[in-house]
Amino acid sequence: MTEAVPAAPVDPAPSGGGDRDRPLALTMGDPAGVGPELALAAWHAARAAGDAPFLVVGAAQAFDAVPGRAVPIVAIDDPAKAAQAFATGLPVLKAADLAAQPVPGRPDVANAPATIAAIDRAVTLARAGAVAGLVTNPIAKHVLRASGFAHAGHTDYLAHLCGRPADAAVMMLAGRHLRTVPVTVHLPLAHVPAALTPERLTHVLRTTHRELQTRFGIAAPRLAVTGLNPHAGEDGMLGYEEQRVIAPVLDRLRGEGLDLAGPLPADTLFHAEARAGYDAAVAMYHDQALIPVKALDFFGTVNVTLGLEIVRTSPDHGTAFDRAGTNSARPDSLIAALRLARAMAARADATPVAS
Ligand SMILES: NC(=O)c1ccc[n+]([C@@H]2O[C@H](COP(=O)([O-])OP(=O)(O)OC[C@H]3O[C@@H](n4cnc5c(N)ncnc54)[C@H](O)[C@@H]3O)[C@@H](O)[C@H]2O)c1
Ligand SMILES: N[C@H](C(=O)O)[C@H](O)COP(=O)(O)O
Repeated sequence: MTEAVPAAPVDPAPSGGGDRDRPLALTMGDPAGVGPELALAAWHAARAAGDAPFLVVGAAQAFDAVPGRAVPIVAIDDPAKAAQAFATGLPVLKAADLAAQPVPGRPDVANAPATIAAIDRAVTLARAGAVAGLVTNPIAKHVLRASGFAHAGHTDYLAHLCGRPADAAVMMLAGRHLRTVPVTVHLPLAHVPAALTPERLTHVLRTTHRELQTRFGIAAPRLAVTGLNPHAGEDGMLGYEEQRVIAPVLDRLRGEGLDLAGPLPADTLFHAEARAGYDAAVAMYHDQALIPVKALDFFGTVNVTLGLEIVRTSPDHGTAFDRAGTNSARPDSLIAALRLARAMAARADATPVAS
């Protein structure tokens, strides 16, 4: 298959630069997923490219089951020791021990508390300014849910840990050819129309506009906004959310100076020529936003959390249990996530605030 032509290259600022003194914190993720083997691959890549160091927050046991592991795991007790440790191996700062030995591809609910503890610790470090930002390895939402975890995913959990309402955080998927932002995220499709409120849409649009400026360095962001229904409602023939919710919000925010196009039919918004006309597409539900960006660039896309004081990125893929333990998963998206987090942290506005 031919790779899509980049209509408007949206590569983030180059990696490195600024703030190399503080490492990034990479959470362990689900220890039965591809996170541990990808962390080791990312260590090799960072060493080869001269990228700034990172440390893993989690349990060293997560690496026991990675086949053919040649990289030493270096236990550290302070993020300040990560840079020196990175020269000889992968630094790991313990959050909590695993309750069960990890088996690649077979997630164990018993290890959910350690997976969550890694996120908790990394956020504490980021909020205190001890690390430059946070990169999260994938978690399996249903595994955490089975342990009693009440949150839908990292995005809303990070808001909670930052003392903000769950919906303060906004998800962006940033690929090399496209950035998209879903207004509603992890909820059944049948619940989307009710969740699509003027307040939610307003928050997502304002946050996206502001953080394209502050975190991505785009002075005058152009946003394209989809409709919810086929053909953006076709003048009410195929649905009313465009007329009742989306268009009035866009009109109001245009009055605040936001550059907004829409509501636009989603099916014609993602080809190369259309993408040249905007910096991010704001879409109404999860798959409307995530399918185009992952289809165009599954291995280069990064999940970014907007709306919080900390920098957080993540690969765009999940735990890939079907490949865990085979070393066949590509580390590209994790490497891109580390580089984008570094670039975002280097921007003055992204400086973490003390908790
Ligand atoms: N950031 C996150 O924590 C995050 C993101 C997405 C999904 N998830 C979770 O992951 C679990 C599995 O989700 P899924 O199966 O829908 O998506 P997935 O991304 O884990 O896997 C989808 C397909 O892509 C392949 N794939 C994934 N990553 C790859 C890589 N790096 N290299 C090569 N191939 C790769 C897998 O082998 C699989 O065939 C779910 O529980 C979901 O909640 C977590
Ligand atoms: N919908 C996201 C994706 O597919 O990339 C994902 O599930 C991650 O969600 P959190 O970042 O909230 O864990």
